[in-house]
Amino acid sequence: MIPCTNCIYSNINRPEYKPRMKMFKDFSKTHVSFLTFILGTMTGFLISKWPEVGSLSWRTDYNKPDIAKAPRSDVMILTPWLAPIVWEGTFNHDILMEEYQRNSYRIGLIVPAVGKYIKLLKKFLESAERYFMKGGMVKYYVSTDRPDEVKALNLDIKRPMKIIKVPEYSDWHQAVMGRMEVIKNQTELLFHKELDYLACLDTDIVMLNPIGVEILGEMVGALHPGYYHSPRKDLPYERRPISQAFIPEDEGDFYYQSNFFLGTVPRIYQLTKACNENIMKDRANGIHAKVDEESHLNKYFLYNKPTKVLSPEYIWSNSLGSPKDIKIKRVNHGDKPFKKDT
Ligand SMILES: CC(=O)N[C@H]1[C@@H](OP(=O)(O)OP(=O)(O)OC[C@H]2O[C@@H](n3ccc(=O)[nH]c3=O)[C@H](O)[C@@H]2O)O[C@H](CO)[C@H](O)[C@@H]1O
Ligand SMILES: [Mn+2]
Repeated sequence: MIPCTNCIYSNINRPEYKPRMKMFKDFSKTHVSFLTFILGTMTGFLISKWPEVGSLSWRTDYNKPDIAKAPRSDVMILTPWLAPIVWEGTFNHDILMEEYQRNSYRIGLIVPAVGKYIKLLKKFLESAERYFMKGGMVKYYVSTDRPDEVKALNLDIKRPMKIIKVPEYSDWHQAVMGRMEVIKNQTELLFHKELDYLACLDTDIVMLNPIGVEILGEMVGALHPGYYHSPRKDLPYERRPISQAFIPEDEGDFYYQSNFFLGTVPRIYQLTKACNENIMKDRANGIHAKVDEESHLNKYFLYNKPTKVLSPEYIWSNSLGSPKDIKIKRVNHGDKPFKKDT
């Protein structure tokens, strides 16, 4: 073969270059893939350990907030006592998540499943597994009179769950009122050791969309979807002065629903202790508040204002249709395959 003197690649056929070429050939096959693997792993590790880099993608997409432009103009997003009202379109989940991850908060989700309500538990927990606090440290607590039935549900959940044994209640009213006492007792016994935040929800909730760290706050209540546009006179507060849940005619900010409230463990302890004491006083006086524990919760929130308020998106019921201001239905609440015995 006549070597091409002008061609710089012609040397590669010369014998003295062969070993180097072989080495390069071997290098390209095994070492390159090994190096790629190492580099990939190191990059992944750096991204996970260095939030500034990990969050670059959302940071570059993130538009500076405009002080002259409210995120929503169709709904109130701040209470008169300056607590945010959480609606779709008012928050940036990534910013909030960064704050959450810095502090590694532990979040408990407690749900009562007494009697036939156990039938709702599988759907509730499996939807929570999918949508509640994705990426968060969550532990479930189920208060039930029938632990064995709960264990037999074959739940498809990976997060830890603790069963709290409660007594069988005489009727629906005692069961819904009883939750305040159960939460108060467990907060003293358990939650103060295990958790930073505790969320208390109904079992007849099925989550349909993400419910994330935007809901976290010192003490958080949710606007009842049936009354968020109602004038004060139509709100079903307890108006009889004889009850501990009494609210005078000319008072009341919002009407909160008792199927979704949360807060830090000490604040939830104070709330459930106060509500339970008032329920007991009413009971001693032969009074049952108009809307059970919900009346007591509303009384508590009137004089101990929530530090954050959830829009009705978080407790929506499909039966209420699709009004314009509900941009996302995060849950469907209230569907039961049985009749409520009230
Ligand atoms: C849509 C609607 O009208 N909602 C009202 C209704 O809620 P709900 O109809 O949503 O009440 P509910 O039947 O879901 O009961 C509340 C929760 O208590 C638990 N539970 C109740 C009974 C029982 O035997 N076992 C058991 O585990 C269970 O977690 C249940 O989800 O009544 C509440 C009284 O607190 C409030 O007035 C709500 O605003
Ligand atoms: Mn309910």
